[in-house]
Order: sequence, then structure tokens, then C-alpha cells
Amino acid sequence: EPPEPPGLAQLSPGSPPQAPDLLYADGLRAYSAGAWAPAVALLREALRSRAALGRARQECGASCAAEPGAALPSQLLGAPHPVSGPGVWEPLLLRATLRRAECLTQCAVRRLGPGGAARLRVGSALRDAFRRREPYNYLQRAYYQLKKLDLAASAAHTFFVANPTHLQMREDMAKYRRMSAIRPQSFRDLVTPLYWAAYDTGLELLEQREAALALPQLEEALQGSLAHMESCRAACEGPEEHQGAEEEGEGSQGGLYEAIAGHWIRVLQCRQHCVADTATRPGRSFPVQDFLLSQLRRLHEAYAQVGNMSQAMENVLSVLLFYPEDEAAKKALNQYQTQLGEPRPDLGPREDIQRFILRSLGEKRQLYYAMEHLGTSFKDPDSWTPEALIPKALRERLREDQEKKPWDHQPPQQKPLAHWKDALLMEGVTLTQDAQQLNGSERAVLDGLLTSAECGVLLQLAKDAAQAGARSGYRGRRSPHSPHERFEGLTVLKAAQLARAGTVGRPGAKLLLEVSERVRTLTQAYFSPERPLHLSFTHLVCRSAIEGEQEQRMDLSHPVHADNCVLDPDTGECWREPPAYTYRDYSGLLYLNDDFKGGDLFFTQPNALTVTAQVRPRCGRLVAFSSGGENPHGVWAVTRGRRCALALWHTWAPEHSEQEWTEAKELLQEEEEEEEEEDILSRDPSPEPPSHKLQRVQEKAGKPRRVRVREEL
Ligand SMILES: O=C(O)CCC(=O)C(=O)O
Ligand SMILES: [Fe+3]
Repeated sequence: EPPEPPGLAQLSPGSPPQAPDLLYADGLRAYSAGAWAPAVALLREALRSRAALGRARQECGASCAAEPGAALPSQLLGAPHPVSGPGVWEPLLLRATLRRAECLTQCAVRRLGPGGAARLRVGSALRDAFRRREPYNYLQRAYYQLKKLDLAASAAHTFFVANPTHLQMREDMAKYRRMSAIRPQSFRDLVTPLYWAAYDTGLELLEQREAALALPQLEEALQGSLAHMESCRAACEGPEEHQGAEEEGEGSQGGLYEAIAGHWIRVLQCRQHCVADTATRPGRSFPVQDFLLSQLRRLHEAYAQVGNMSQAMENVLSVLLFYPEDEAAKKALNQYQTQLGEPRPDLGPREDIQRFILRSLGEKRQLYYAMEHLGTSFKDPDSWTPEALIPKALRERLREDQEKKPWDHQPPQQKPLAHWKDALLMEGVTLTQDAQQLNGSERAVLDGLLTSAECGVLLQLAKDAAQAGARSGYRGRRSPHSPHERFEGLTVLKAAQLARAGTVGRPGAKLLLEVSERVRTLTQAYFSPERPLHLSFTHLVCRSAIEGEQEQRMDLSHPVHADNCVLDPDTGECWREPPAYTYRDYSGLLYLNDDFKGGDLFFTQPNALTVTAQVRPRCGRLVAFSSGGENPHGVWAVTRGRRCALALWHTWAPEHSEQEWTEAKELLQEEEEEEEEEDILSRDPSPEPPSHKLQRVQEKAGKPRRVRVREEL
């Protein structure tokens, strides 16, 4: 049966947008039929139409709220006589509601043509697909088929930014990067709101002490964040956010007022969630904590640095709206006042922030009320909510909830990640699992740090060093952690000394230094962009199963421990005191091979028993995590073969940075001779087209895609 012709007839430029659901379904159908050009046209139109609908809703919402008729409820508030008694406020309020509905419908018709309002209804499946940026995945492949490589690369990049752990796309991206026909600037993100770029640039400039240049960026970031918040809030008023409300039973079984209240509460919940939505980078699971607030702090400091004291005042006063008792802000305020000289009663907090706070407090009050009296749930996204606003009974309950899980009551911290994305994406390094996927707070698995040639060089280095050790009589050292394994460790200084003596190759020793710095850069960029990390110890470690001693073995290759504290599995506490290496702040394990049995790394809960995540070593894979009690870990027994890894520990304390690293570097530089490392180290150059997984699936199974599409939409 030939595929239906895609609905190209629907596409006429300038006409009101068609329903995104239909366009997307048609686009996928064209895609499945291999009709690449129509697929591209339809998918792009689906994106355009969805954006246009969002804009229409926001603008109609704003203009209808500003209508004279919309002022009716203020009669309720400002009534000269208290409005009470049966049947007084209902007609007023409900009449205003009817008017607003009428206004919104008319506005939709005006902007989108007859039936426009109905088209505002976007199904939740489609909404999720768009949130995951799925259209860009199809677009990238369709563009690739059309040999529009630059467009394919930007679509692929756009998808990948929001789906950094997507396996297939990871491989495809690597292939695109190897294609010399693609311009580097094509790897750009077509979707992420611009305020993120402004925010990152602003932070970078601040780091370089360029406050004057940073300020416009920081202002743009704040304006952009607030604008994004508005459009997010506007979307809450649409019908689409309430899918599944029936199943929840909220409102649907109640009478008129229960139903209105139920819907209203869901709108408020949705609006409050916009704080987190705005503060969450694409592809990330957690928002940047106190996103707006931290922008305001940076703003007042930067304004003070450039001597613009009145703006510094306005911004620090805005900070105090969030936390009126903030000591640092109060101190700064005093200082600015002194610098200004005369009192300036005209200076107040920023108006945009004032509005934001007042509105938010009003919503929270209602939500907490509903929580207390109607049993609805509300997860307050903010930590600045004044305690007095939360009903007493709830305060107790919320506190108890927080205390239930002693080891992870701190919200996973997301620090501003100014450069990590560039650092990762551009080096061909990819984030395979983030903290959420690893069930923890500060953990990550990154891949692609080493080529297989580089792993080979480091494995050879470990082997040569071990043999040299054997000659000098210390081979066969049993592992300090298990009697069933042998253990060889090589430090950077030892490697440099052996290289000088000609016992091991110089490229290996140099690579060891270079790679440890590579890991440090990435770890800092990912976990600690605002505070430099120093290597404190680097160790190339191989563990080998001792043959004939593996039967019925019960122990681990490395018992469960935390790297900077002494773990007490009974209480789950971790004592940051000797003999632990208390100054270690971040740990890294860069694996070199996978041709052994057992030996997976695993994380546990603080009881040292319950496994929460596991990682299989392989060449070029880095597991990085904070070194404290939040990351107890161990290694399963290595029951066959030899497992080699570069273990690195980073510290914030410069006084604990590794002296041996510098010594090793000097040793190797002394008789610097450029060797031909290029051929061993160069990356695999053969470009291969991105795969067409979907197409293959389709060839196998007829036309399953179409059926699924129908179901989804
Ligand atoms: O090799 C590994 O995977 C983990 C080793 C480890 O945890 C350590 O040396 O502290
Ligand atoms: Fe460890």
C-alpha cells in the first residue's frame, strides 16, 4: 500500500497556522515514507505553528486582562461597603469570568481564524514531544538525507543539547563533527532561550573582572528570564496543562465551586512551577537554585564595581525583598548608602522584581491554604518563602518530610555551569549519565575522554612500569583491598622518572600528565566553575584477578567507602577526619579498558549496602563525583583479567595541590624532544553517515510508525 501523500496542500505561507498536531503527524508520515523535503517542510511548520499559538495565547491573555471589563473584580476588592451576603459577589466574579472567556475566544478568532480557539488545544503527547525537542531529531535526519549538512548539524545539536544522554544522537554528533564540510558555527542551538547565553557570558565576564561589559549581559539575562517566566505562566492558562485532571479526580467529581477551585489551584501550581522551568537549563534535570536572586546579587555587585550606586541600591533592595534579613545584602546596602552621601528615598527595589514577589506571595498563600484545607499538594519551588506565610500545621509536616532522608535533604546543587557545555561538546566528550540518572546529587559519567589509541598508550605504560617493578623485586604485591587480586599503582612522578631512565616510553608519561589535566578541567567546568580545582593526587591503578583464587570468592575488589570521610554504615554518617583524606573535594576515575570480568564501580546508600547505581568501566569513560558521604562507592571483585584506571582526586585547597605533578612536568620538559606521537594519537578519521535507526525499524516492521503516531497524538 503506497503511503498517503503528505498534506502539503495545507502549507501556504502567510496563512494562519494549522494545528501543530496535524502538521506533526503529517510530517512524521512523510518522514516514514522517505519523503524528506515534505517532511522537513511539515516539521518546520509544526514548530512554527506551535510557537505562534503560544504567542497568541500570551498576547490574548495580556490584552484581555487589560480590558476595561476585566476591572470588574476590583469592584469586589474596593467596594465601599463590605461585599457580603448571599449572591453578591458570585454574579460579579462569574460575569467577569464570562467576559474574559468571550474576549479570549474573540481574540483567538481574530488572530488565528475561525476555529482558532479549538486549535489552541495541543495534546499532552505532542507537548511532551516538543519539550523533548523530538522534531529536531527527525529534522536532522531528513536534512542529512537532503545533503543539507549544516542544517542537519544545527538540528542535531539542538536536539542533543536537550537530550545529552541520547545514545544514538551521541554517535551521530561525533560523526557530524568529523565531517569537514560542516562549518563549526552550524553546531548551534536553535531553541534555548537567549537569556542562558547572556547569563553565561555575563558570568564569564565577571570572572574576568569586566563588570562594565558584564552588566548589559546580566540585565539581558534577567529581563529574558522574567519574559520567559511570563510566557510560561501564560501557557498555564491554556487548556493543555490539565490533561489527566479527570484521572486525578480533582474537581471533576465536585460541584461548581469545587471544580472551579480545583482548576484554579492547578493553574496556580503550574504558574509557580515556572520559576523552576525558567531556571532549568535545557537537558538538565534540576533548576539552578535561587536563579533570579543570584542574578540580582551579581547585578548589585557589578553596579557597585562600576560606581553606579543608585542601580546598585535598587538591586540590593531587590535582594532584600527575597531575604529581608540577609546580612551580606544589608551590609552592602549600608555601604552603598554611605557612598551615595545624601539619603535617596526615591530609590526602591526594582519594579519588575517587586511585582514578581507580590504576585508570587499571593499565589503561595492560596496554595498553602488549599494544601491545608483542601488537601491539595504543593511543592514550593522557592526557599525564600517567609515562614509566616506557611500555616503552622503545615510547617511541622514539611519539616518532618525533609528530615526523613538524612543523606540527601539538600537539594541537588546546580551551580552555574558557564563553560562546561562547550568544554564537553566541542572536545567530543559527552555526558552519559547525570546525577539524576545515577540516583545521586553530585555524580556524572562522561564518555569520550580518550581515544582507544590513548588508552593503549596508558595501558602499555602501566605494564612497562609493572615489569620494571618486577625486575627490581616488588612484583606480585597483593591488593591492600583484596587477597584475591594483585595491585599495581603508578604515580605521575614515578612515571616521569621511569621515562627519563628509559624504562617506559616518554609519550606514555607525558600523556599521563596531559590526561590528568584534561580530567581536572572537565571536573572543574562541570562541578565547580566558580572555584578552581587542583589535582591533589593522581594514580594509575591496575587490579588483576589472581588465577585459581577466584572460586567462591565473596569479597569486593574495593570495599564501600567515601573518599574524604570515614563512613559509618550503621548511622549513615561520614566523619570528615583523619585517617580520611579530608581535603579531597571531587573524585574522578578514568577507565582504560573493559576486557576483564567483574570490576564494575557501584554507588550505595550510606548504609554501604543498598546499591543505587553501577558503572561499567570502558576506555575513555570518566566517573566523577563529589568525594563526601553523599557518594559511598566500591568496586565489585575482578574475577578475570586486569582492570586499569586512572584515579584522580581534586581539591579546592591550593596548599594540597600535587607537588609531584609539577616535578614530573619539569622532569619531562628538561630534555624536550618533539616525538612523533601524532600517528598513535590521532582520532579515527573515517566519516560515516548518521544511522537511520528509525528507517531500519520501519523496514523490518512495515509501517509501525504511522500507527504509533496516531496513538501518540
Ligand atoms: O577504581 C575504581 O573504580 C574506584 C576506586 C576507588 O574508589 C578509590 O580508589 O578510592
Ligand atoms: Fe574511592
